[in-house]
Amino acid sequence: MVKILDTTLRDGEQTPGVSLNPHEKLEIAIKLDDLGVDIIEAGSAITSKGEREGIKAITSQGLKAEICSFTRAMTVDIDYALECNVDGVHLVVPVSDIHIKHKLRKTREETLKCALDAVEYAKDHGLIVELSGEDATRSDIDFLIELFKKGVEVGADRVCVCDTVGVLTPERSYDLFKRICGEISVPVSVHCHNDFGMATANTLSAIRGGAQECHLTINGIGERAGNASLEEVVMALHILYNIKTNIKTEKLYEVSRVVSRLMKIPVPPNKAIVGDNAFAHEAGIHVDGLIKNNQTYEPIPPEMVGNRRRIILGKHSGKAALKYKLDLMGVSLSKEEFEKVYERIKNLGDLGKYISDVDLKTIINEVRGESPERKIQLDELTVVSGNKITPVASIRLKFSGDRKEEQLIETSFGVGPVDAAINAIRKALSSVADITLEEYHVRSIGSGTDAFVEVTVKLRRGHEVVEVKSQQEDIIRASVDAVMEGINLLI
Ligand SMILES: CC(=O)SCCNC(=O)CCNC(=O)[C@H](O)C(C)(C)COP(=O)(O)OP(=O)(O)OC[C@H]1O[C@@H](n2cnc3c(N)ncnc32)[C@H](O)[C@@H]1OP(=O)(O)O
Ligand SMILES: CC(=O)C(=O)O
Repeated sequence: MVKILDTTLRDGEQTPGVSLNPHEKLEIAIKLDDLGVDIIEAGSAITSKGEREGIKAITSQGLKAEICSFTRAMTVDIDYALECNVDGVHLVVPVSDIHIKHKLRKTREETLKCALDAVEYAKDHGLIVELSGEDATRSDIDFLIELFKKGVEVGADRVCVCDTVGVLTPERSYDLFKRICGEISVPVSVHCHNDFGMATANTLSAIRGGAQECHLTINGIGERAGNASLEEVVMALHILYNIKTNIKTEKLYEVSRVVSRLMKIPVPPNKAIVGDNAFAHEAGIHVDGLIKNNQTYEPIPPEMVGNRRRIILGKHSGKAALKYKLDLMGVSLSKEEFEKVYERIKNLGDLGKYISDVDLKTIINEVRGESPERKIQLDELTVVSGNKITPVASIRLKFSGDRKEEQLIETSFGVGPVDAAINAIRKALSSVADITLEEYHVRSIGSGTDAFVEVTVKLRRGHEVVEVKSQQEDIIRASVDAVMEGINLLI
């Protein structure tokens, strides 16, 4: 069993430009606890008043996980951590000569004394202490081991080797941890950064070398290129190494999305385990294999990590994929229609287009000569903006078909006229469908104030995503038309 210290709320939040408010910190901490992490590094209490409010909110929640704060080897940091009622501290001491000489401007002896005084102080105040060597992988290993041994003598409960600038290799990681774990009597943990893209591999090698705990972040976020990613390390441990953790793996996708939303850091589509492409397949040969047996191209069942399989149609699709999608949609086509739809998919694919399920419905309608039904239409739009008024929009939406007597009228403010108009549509539709606007991009086509603008929106309803473009001279109309088009495709 390997323990997980999750540092999404500390090292993860150190991602440049990211700052969580106390409510957001708490929301993530509750998700992490539910996920099953053993220790939550909730932040650095010294950082700010808001940070302390967030940590206090977490410690007052009665979570199962141990809650700790990052501290330097300084009593002032430990006092702030105590004020937040944490269970323990992640007490970090620079150990490489580069850091000791240039950053601390101390000697090794002075640094050692600082570290031991701080450990004693934290222990005297009843805290669990994890003593970390910062930049340990560029340090003199004999000095690192001396500091750890003396730290344990004065009460450190665990020690941690930090690969602060991500320079370990899997081979060095294994050897280093084999040696340290052989000499230290308390659990040793590993904290890896991803500067060379090897944080996951180095963490796994450290565990093979004897590390009993690892520091990880959701989605691998963190300083510079990030930290070792929790979902990658955990799944590799469970599936490839047969080593257990307390993580409930089926919750990984959901937690990944909560962190992404609150930290405003998109998850790259190709991110292992939790990316939207992690279980997506377009190539015809792959899809044919998958339909025959999922194991042909999936090393992990997607439901095991809360993700899902996506069969994508595009340039590389074969007929087995199209038949599979049509069966799922309950659509039956004549042989001739099938060939036409397949040809359209290949042609659109050649133009670089990704064909979503809603695009497929549109193609089928076109091939059959049926006009697509627009279920909701914009009837009226009024937007007011100026230098002495908060931008405000009112809209009237009308339904078609059996609901044609119904209409939705809504008003909303926004930071600008486009925002106000989109907010009004969102408000109006909140009772109809749970649709979120994931991306909004605007581009000018030509120059001058009368140039066309192209608005691209990405909308999501559950797992279904549509991307729609609209071009007009009027940016508000272009934005509203794109959103309305997307909504009609999704409902
Ligand atoms: C590898 C890591 O991720 S380390 C964690 C990084 N996290 C953070 O920095 C948390 C957010 N930081 C902050 O809010 C601020 O930096 C604070 C409040 C901690 C300190 O702010 P300031 O007092 O203005 O100091 P500043 O940030 O400019 O410099 C850091 C000081 O801490 C010292 N220091 C750095 N690490 C340590 C350590 N582990 N133990 C003791 N002292 C340390 C530096 O030598 C420097 O001291 P100096 O001012 O005497 O030269
Ligand atoms: C402590 C820490 O975050 C590091 O050394 O990377």
